[in-house]
Amino acid sequence: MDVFNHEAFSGHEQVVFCQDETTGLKAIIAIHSTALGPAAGGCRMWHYRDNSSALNDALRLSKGMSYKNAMAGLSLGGGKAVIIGDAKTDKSEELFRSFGRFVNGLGGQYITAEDVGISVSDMEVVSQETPHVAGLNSGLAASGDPSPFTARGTFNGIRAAVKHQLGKDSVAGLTVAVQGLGHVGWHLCKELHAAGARLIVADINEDAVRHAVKEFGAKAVSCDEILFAEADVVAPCALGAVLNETSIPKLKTTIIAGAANNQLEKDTDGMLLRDHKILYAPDYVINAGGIINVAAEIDGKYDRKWVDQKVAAIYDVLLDIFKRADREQDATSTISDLIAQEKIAQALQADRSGKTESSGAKKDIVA
Ligand SMILES: NC(=O)c1ccc[n+]([C@@H]2O[C@H](COP(=O)([O-])OP(=O)(O)OC[C@H]3O[C@@H](n4cnc5c(N)ncnc54)[C@H](O)[C@@H]3O)[C@@H](O)[C@H]2O)c1
Repeated sequence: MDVFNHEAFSGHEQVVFCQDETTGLKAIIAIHSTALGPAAGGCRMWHYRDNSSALNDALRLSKGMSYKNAMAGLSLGGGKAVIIGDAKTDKSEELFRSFGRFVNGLGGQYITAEDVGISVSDMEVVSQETPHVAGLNSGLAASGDPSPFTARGTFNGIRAAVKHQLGKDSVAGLTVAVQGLGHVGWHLCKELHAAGARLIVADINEDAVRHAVKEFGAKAVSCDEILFAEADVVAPCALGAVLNETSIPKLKTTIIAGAANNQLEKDTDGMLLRDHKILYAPDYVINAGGIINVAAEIDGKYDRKWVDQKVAAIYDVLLDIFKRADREQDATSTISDLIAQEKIAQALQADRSGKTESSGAKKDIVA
């Protein structure tokens, strides 16, 4: 495994390989960038095929966090941790305490939280060893479940896409197809229904579908049909890689705007969407509501008003991306990457030329 020549290593500041033979901990902490502030991103526990897959996941996800945090206007960099192991059988208090000591050893350069396979209670254990943890249920600034904030941001993003693509100020009377009625999808349906949108829904969980039909008058379709529904907007809120060479030509909508992470199977799928005249709201921009809420917790003085303003700003950030993509005839996903890279590069330059008091400025997370 050649880390320095690994294609996903590009731009990373630091990668920490953590091993504790006593507790069985094997983890990788990838810090992509601290230019904008301490690297924040969740910790995932997964039974990886091999160590190389674990490294690849950590590197890809940490870069994604840098871009997401930059676009949300947070004073946070990007990082991610992966614990190699089976979340069903390999968890122990000692293992998470050991992970907490590694996080603590980074002196606040990396702030961890829950991700796939990790629960709030696991993070409560980690927090016994380090203060550099977010997403807790208790404590002075605990921010609780981020999903309603992710859903609100996604709703704002849908409004921006509707404004840009259809010239409408409201979703009232429009049809939105929501794929996945989990934590985010459900709250999103609630917002859309309250705003007068008609809903088409699908989920592998039949109870959730029945509930949405009853609660929101939604039309239920099969999981195979939802992406290709006749709808003004399709909102993927379940799986990644749903947009690819096979699915894109079959889409009947002109707007894709949903919360799922990593919706594009390949980077080139962004341009394929543009070629098909489909407006795509880049996933890490539209789904930033949750990290915005977590950022308020990291700051140590949870301020709901600040959170609401930042989540509302997702509307304007997306409109700017859509307009620049049209001007430059490029994919919205590419434009978003470019803006994030510009923000990170500017912060790095300011840091190097001594324009920021690095440690002090980085502590002011919600500046
Ligand atoms: N929770 C957050 O705050 C947050 C923040 C940013 C991004 N996201 C992303 O948003 C997406 C949804 O997150 P969540 O927290 O709601 O997850 P969740 O697990 O609560 O919900 C996912 C839902 O998708 C359904 N599903 C799975 N496969 C499906 C399929 N083939 N067709 C239709 N439905 C299917 C599941 O049954 C479940 O109800 C994920 O991609 C997640 O990474 C979530």
